[in-house]
Amino acid sequence: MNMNDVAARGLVMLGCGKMGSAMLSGWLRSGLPPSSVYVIDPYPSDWLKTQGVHIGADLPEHPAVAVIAVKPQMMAEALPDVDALGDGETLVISVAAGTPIATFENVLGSKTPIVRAMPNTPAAIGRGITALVGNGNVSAGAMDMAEALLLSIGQCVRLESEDQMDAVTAVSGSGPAYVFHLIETLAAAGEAEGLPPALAMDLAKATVGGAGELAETADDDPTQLRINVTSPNGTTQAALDVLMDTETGFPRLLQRAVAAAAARSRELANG
Ligand SMILES: NC(=O)C1=CN([C@@H]2O[C@H](COP(=O)(O)OP(=O)(O)OC[C@H]3O[C@@H](n4cnc5c(N)ncnc54)[C@H](O)[C@@H]3O)[C@@H](O)[C@H]2O)C=CC1
Ligand SMILES: O=C(O)[C@@H]1CCC=N1
Repeated sequence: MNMNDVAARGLVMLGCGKMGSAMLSGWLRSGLPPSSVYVIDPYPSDWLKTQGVHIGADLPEHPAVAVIAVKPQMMAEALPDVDALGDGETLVISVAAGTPIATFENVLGSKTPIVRAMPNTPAAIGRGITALVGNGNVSAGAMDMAEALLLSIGQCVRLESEDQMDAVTAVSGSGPAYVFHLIETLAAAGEAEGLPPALAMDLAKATVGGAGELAETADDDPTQLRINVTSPNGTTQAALDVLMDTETGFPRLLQRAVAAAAARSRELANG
C-alpha cells in the first residue's frame, strides 16, 4: 500500500475536530486529493466545509485507511459507524488518547489491522511528532503507509510496546499545552515587571519559539544550551535558583503534571 492507494481507494475520517483537522490540513497540503477523503462528523467545522472533502457521504467499499479522531468518551457511540471497515482490507489508525487497540479489535474484529498513534497539534504546521504502534495484523507495508501519512505532518517514532503510549501521550500529545501555558505565564510575569501586555507576549512567544528551534537544531544538548545562557552570578542564575528548586521548581511540578496526564490516559482506557 502506498500514498497512491490512499488517493485511489479513499481515506475515511471518523471525527474531524481540532486534531483531525490538524492532520487533514497536512495531508491535503502534501497532495492527498480532497475527493479521496470521506469525513463522518455530525458537527463539521466551517474550515472542513470549504475543503472539498466528502462530509457525511456514503463510504467507499474498501477504503485504504480509516482515521479515528473522536474523543475517547465518544468512542463506544461512534465506532459502530465504521464497523463495516473491519474486514481486514482497511488500515485503521486511531489517535484517541487512552483507548487501547483491544477496544477497536472488539468492535471491528480481531483480523483488523489497527495502528494506535499519538500525534500533537503542531501537526497543523507540519511540526508535529507522532508515536505509533500496531497490532499483529499490521503488515510491514501497512506500517510504512501509516508512517508515511504521519510523516507528512511532522516527525514519527515507532514504539516498542503499546504500554508506552500513556507516557507518550503525557509528554508529547499533551505537551504543546504545557508550552503554551509557559508562554502565557512568561508573558504575565513580564507584565508584572511593568511591560505592556502585547510586548510581553511578543517576547514570550519569540523566546519559546526560538529556544525550541535551537534545542532541536543545535549540536549542544538542552543542558549545555541552558548553561550557555547562564552567566555565573547573573540574571539567569537568579531565575534558575527559583525554577530548579527541588521542592517547588519545575522538575517536581512537571513530574507531577506528566504523571497526572499519564494516569488520566490510563483511566480513559475505559472510555
Ligand atoms: N487535541 C489534541 O491536541 C490531541 C487530541 N488527540 C485525540 O484526538 C481525538 C480528538 O480530539 P480533538 O480533535 O481534540 O477533539 P474535538 O472535540 O476537537 O474533535 C472531535 C470531533 O469528533 C466529532 N464527533 C463527535 N461525535 C461523533 C460521532 N458520533 N461520530 C463522528 N464524529 C463525532 C466532533 O463533532 C468533533 O469534530 C481524541 O481522541 C483525542 O484524545 C490526540 C492527540 C492530540
Ligand atoms: O487532552 C487530551 O485528552 C488529548 C490527548 C492529548 C492531547 N489532547
